[in-house]
Amino acid sequence: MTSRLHLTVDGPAAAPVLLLGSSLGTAAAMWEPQVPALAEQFRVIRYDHLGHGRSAVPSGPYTVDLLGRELLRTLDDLDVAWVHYAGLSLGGMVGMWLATHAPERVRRLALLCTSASLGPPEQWRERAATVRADGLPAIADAVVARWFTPAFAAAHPEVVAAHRAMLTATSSAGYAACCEAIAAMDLRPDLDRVTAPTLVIAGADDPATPVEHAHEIVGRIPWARLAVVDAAAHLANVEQPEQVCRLLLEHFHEERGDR
Ligand SMILES: O=C(O)CCC(=O)CC(=O)O
Repeated sequence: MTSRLHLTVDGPAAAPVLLLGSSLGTAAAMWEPQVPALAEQFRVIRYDHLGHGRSAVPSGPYTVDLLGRELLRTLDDLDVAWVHYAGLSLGGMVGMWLATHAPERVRRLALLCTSASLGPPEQWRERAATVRADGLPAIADAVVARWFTPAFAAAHPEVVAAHRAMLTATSSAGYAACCEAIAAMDLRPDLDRVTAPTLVIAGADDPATPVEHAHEIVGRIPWARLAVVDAAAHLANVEQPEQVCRLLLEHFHEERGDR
């Protein structure tokens, strides 16, 4: 079976691949603040998770294992032997899965505003049920309130509106199935299998994946370090674009190579 993931590709064809995974309820556009700078150095491939953006929406429930295997199949289809990988929240969860199940495919890893275990599971199942019954508008205000700090939201209403629109354009079925993937996920026992040097980035004011979750990941991955971004909630790459871009470029520049 060929990949069901939609890809957005930027940057020179011969450059090392940097794969970007987005968060629950967003798509490739989430990474717009970083892509121009990253694509000067890397072949930047953004993928939409199953059930998100322009990817396929197979019937759920999903698991992180399913999302990760779909991504691995995509790399096989592209004939890409290894990648650098950066993922935010759900994108980071899939990144941890990839780096533990196919460590030879991940050269360097960046995990942003994410968690290896994001309970309680009942809350995610309730969220899935609400979205299936009432659609994404029913939860959009509460979700977007966790994405940006109040100060940023007041200063940049157009950015908030654009990301809210991205959320409500997501398939309800796909979003709900990914909630069930998060409900069932516990990546903690596997994290000592990550061999990639790893940068963990947390938003200091992230209520969705608080800084303690980043500490837990750093404590379990053998070669990991933490950077906390001030004045940033869950979508730290949108709220502090230059700082996050600089952190990513520094991390992925530390080891350059050819595919
Ligand atoms: O953003 C994600 O990928 C998962 C966490 C989340 O959905 C944030 C939230 O709304 O609580």
